[in-house]
Amino acid sequence: MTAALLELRGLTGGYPPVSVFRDVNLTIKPGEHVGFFGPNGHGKTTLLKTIAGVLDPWDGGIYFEGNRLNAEGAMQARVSHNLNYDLFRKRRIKARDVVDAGLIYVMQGNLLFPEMTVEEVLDIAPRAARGRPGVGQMRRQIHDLFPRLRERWQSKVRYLSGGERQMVSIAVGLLAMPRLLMLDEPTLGLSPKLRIELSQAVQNIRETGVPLIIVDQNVEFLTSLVDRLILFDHGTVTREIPAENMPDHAQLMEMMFGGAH
Ligand SMILES: Nc1ncnc2c1ncn2[C@@H]1O[C@H](COP(=O)(O)OP(=O)(O)OP(=O)(O)O)[C@@H](O)[C@H]1O
Repeated sequence: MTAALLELRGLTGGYPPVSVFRDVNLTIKPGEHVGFFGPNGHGKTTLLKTIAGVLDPWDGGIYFEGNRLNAEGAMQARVSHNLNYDLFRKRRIKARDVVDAGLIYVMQGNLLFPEMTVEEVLDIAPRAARGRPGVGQMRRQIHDLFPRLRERWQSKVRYLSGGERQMVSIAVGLLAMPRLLMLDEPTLGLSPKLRIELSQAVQNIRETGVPLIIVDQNVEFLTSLVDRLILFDHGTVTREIPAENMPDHAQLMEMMFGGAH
């Protein structure tokens, strides 16, 4: 049996005191590309942020390449709503440990410094990898993975289109030398033309063998890039669909919402 790349066991989390996802069990195998699809606001981003160590998990385990990333046991209940509990509570997972393990999360939206050029952003990005092997080669590969960025190399981020910024964000994630790359809504706000271009770039990344988790609302984009689709609804995994049964948009809407769409 192949060891899991990522395994979630009974993972529960949210924004205290509101739980957003509950008892999530999921295994991702090495080399797998997995997509998450579900209605807005049902907890996909919160789940990814928790796996990435941005948010503390409440209960359950996150295992990456066999190592547990979060502390054992359940989070203690909040003592008082009047306290800033985060000041006193020991973190149950550290984002730095997650990045060091090679689990890299590219957040939703544009978090890049607007006054830096593409070249400057991609020059400082490899520092996150802290000397991990292959980073020099990856830096050179960025040109081939994102041909469009070649033309924008000396442009400041503030002058880039949404799709180009998304490509820079993903390139930054790649320069952290991921052993698993998580992309959160990469097509958000993109025109159909840019979506196709981004899809090609992600396809190029896929071919380099980097395992992917992609959360996206665009069914065509998602299903063309993943080996398995996970439907996520009301904070739980409701269904897992293998590549050979990949649904189109209408079929997926039917599965998720029945006739009510
Ligand atoms: N910082 C926050 N503090 C409190 N609640 C939050 C915070 N961020 C999100 N939420 C709530 O958590 C729930 C899940 O949101 P989340 O962003 O994880 O959903 P999602 O499935 O990723 O949706 P979308 O596709 O719109 O990003 C929502 O009800 C949202 O309002």
